[in-house]
Amino acid sequence: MAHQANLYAFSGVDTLAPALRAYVVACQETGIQRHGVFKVGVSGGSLPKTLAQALLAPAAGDNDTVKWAKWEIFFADERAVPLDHADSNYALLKAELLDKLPSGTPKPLVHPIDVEQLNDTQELADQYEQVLVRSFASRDSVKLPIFDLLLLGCGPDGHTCSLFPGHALLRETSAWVAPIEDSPKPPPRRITLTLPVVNHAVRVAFVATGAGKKEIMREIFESDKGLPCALVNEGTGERCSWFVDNAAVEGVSYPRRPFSL
Ligand SMILES: O=C1O[C@H](COP(=O)(O)O)[C@@H](O)[C@H](O)[C@H]1O
Repeated sequence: MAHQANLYAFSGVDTLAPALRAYVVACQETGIQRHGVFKVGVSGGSLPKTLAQALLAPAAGDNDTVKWAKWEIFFADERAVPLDHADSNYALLKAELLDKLPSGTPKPLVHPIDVEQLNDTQELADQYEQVLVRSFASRDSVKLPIFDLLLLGCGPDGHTCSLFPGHALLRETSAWVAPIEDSPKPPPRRITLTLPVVNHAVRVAFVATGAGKKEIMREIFESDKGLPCALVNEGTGERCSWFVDNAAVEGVSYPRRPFSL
């Protein structure tokens, strides 16, 4: 099973969360050693709640510290709405995680979208790409940004970020961040990291929980339909890890691995 995505299945979110935390902290340490900071991209949807359960728990020891002051947080995708809108991935992360950091915790550097550009999704995407250019050095010198970790969700149709099954955006090879005006899941207007950027990350972790995901998990791991999540599995191989509960992979024959770092 060399060079294939790791599938880690847990009895429930209570057992998944400590493993996810250990994995994120290990990625954090690698990032800090490489360049002094931890550059992480996060999704919206169900991910922030599980992530909060993992990261807001008390540290289990010195090697288990979340070093928030070293974190640079980007959005793997974002909806073209104000930052306090119910559909905003930023608002969701803020409500679930950022606002719950204990007082006195050094703040991570968070990169929301530029809401001045909400009327023009191409400009919104271009501006966000410039945020990446500034953070990851110039586009001229860096072919693709290298995130230390991307924390992604998996939609019930197999989409991830705002990369949807069968959409032309899956063939984007040039842009780092792209607009989408016809998302099949509301709201329709969004921006998203592109597939080459996702597949270029040092590590990618999917989090998928609940029985509502089991049909699509079977298709991602057992069929050849080119679903966006499967394309990330193919593009990242063993750099990709899935943190799921048993309900999400009931009936999926792909082998689970015991979790270890
Ligand atoms: O629309 C979106 O959906 C996906 C999946 O969400 P989930 O609730 O099924 O986990 C999410 O990863 C993405 O960021 C979001 O914009």
